[in-house]
Amino acid sequence: VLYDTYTGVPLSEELLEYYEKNGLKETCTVNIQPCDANEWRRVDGSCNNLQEPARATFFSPMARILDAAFSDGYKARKAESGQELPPPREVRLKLLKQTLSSHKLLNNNVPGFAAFVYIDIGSIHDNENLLGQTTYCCEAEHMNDFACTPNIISDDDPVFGPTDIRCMNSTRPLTYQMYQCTKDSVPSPIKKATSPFDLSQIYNAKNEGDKVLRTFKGGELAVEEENGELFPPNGPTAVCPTNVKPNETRCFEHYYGTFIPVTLLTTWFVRHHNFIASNLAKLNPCWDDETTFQTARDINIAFYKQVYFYEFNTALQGRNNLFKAGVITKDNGFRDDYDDTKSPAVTVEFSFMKRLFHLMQESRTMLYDVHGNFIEEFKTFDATFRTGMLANNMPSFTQSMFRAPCHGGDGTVDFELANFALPAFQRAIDALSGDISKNRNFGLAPYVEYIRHFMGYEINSFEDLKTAGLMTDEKIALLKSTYEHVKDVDLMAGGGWCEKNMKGGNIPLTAANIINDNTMRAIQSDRHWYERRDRPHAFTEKQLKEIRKSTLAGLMCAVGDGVSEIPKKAFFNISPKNPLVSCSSKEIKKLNFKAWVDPACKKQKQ
Ligand code: HEM
Repeated sequence: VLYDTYTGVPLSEELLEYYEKNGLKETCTVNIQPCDANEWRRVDGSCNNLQEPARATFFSPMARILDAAFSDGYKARKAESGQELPPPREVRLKLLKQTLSSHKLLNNNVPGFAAFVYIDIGSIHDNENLLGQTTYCCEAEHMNDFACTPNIISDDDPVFGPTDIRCMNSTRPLTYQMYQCTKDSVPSPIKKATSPFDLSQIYNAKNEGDKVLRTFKGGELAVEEENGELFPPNGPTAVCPTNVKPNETRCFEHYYGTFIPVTLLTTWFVRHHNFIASNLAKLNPCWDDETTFQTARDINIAFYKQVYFYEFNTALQGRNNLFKAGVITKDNGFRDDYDDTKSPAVTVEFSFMKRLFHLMQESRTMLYDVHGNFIEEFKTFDATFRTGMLANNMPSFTQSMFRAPCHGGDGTVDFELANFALPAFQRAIDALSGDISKNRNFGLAPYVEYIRHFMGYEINSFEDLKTAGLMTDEKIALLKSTYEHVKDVDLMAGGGWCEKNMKGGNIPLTAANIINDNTMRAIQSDRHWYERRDRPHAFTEKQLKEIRKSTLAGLMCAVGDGVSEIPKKAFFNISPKNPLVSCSSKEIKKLNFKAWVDPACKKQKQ
């Protein structure tokens, strides 16, 4: 049945005719085979909700927590006074100091894992547009194009003032309206990914389905060996524009290899699938390829979710806060909050808030050998879209993830990221000015409205912010010197950059609220949620107990390159409380696949 991707309902003949006439059928529709209530999770996200099978698919739209706020024909909203809001670069310069800084608690796995999770539920189409297609927004004749939202640099800019650079490329977010997939008036940003947390960056990254990824033997994904290590295969359509030939040849055909952690984690989760599949196949020789593949995929997804929801989020918000918010369970047993009336859509705010991790991104990658001896400092941004270089140096980049702290945690931003983020593509890019620009061009409501929505405080003045106790006097003063009115403050500026970290956690409360809101939506709307007892092919109690052992340290020990020791809490810096431990020690929990032994195979053998 053909469905309209935007509304998620079966296509009317009239709409089909319109799409066909305008060559939009391929973009704006999705063809879904009839659902079977007992089948495995589909890779394209379809049939998750049996009543609305197209609701979670690749290219299905996002939801909004709060109504959109735009001005003048859906352009960036204006200040309360009716004037333009302060320019993004000015906001960034005033609110975030650009400096070198090392996080006291967290390491590079934190921003890295965040970026990996982002490409499961979001896409980098706006980045691709900024770097590959709409590259001209700083040219005088294009500055006012609708597609362009250039970030203007003032003459007194501390970095670029003395140079001839007066503009940074910035583009308007791509929307379903631009693709003509809807006539709704409020711009709706596109998303090229499935909505649930389902490792779609591993099993359906470019919406080509699993067929192109599988070997159809032993339930395994295709891999290639290079220098004794296994990688996702190369292919003719793979794009790695910064690979330096002839030595850097690795470039993933069916997966994203954007920058260091995404390339590493993609490689590890592909290998991890095969690690699981080969263990299952050994234990259950009577299983066919399909059963082994689907079971391995289900375990791999559950492993990833356990790490993300229980370990990563705990590192950011603290266990008690997560219990209180109801997003993790206390007893480690099953839970079933599925409600088929809930929408599986990811929120625009959640997807946007992932940019908060720009504050933790380091421009210096500290490379170590597998014994932990420091080798050299590498410029992080020289590795972007350069899978080949990384593939030649996996062990040292792997060590850099857990041996070196990430940036910040102190209200600063890495100097390079805030000025020269993509040196191979543009002379000047401030990723954080881009964040403020997108904040407005996604039409996100003012910061104070999110405070009202989540905490119930009415903020009408900067003094009210003080009463709410969300930020220091110094930050309130900074906001006051940047914005005319407290209602002008952008969500990222207030809720991401200026709020204090939440009590017991390492990120601001507003950011945590937005993340938890999305987590609850994900738990309630995903029929295949791994903690459900009552889902197709659900885990047994014994199996769920094994899944609870999943940790990032366990993943890196199992399939990381040259990892023989690691801190048990692999998102935290090495310290006396979090020392390096051997991968073979009991501290690093391993899944016991015997929980998946199928008695039918034994019977058949007998
Ligand atoms: C090598 C390190 C990184 C560089 C150079 C970089 C740079 C950028 C730039 C230039 C943009 C576009 C800003 C704009 O909209 O104008 C962007 C977008 C984004 N970044 Fe980063 N970033 C890095 C790391 C991260 C990390 C660790 C995360 C963690 C989640 C992240 C999340 C995002 C997201 C979600 C977007 C929006 C994607 C899109 O709309 O296409 N980035 N980044």
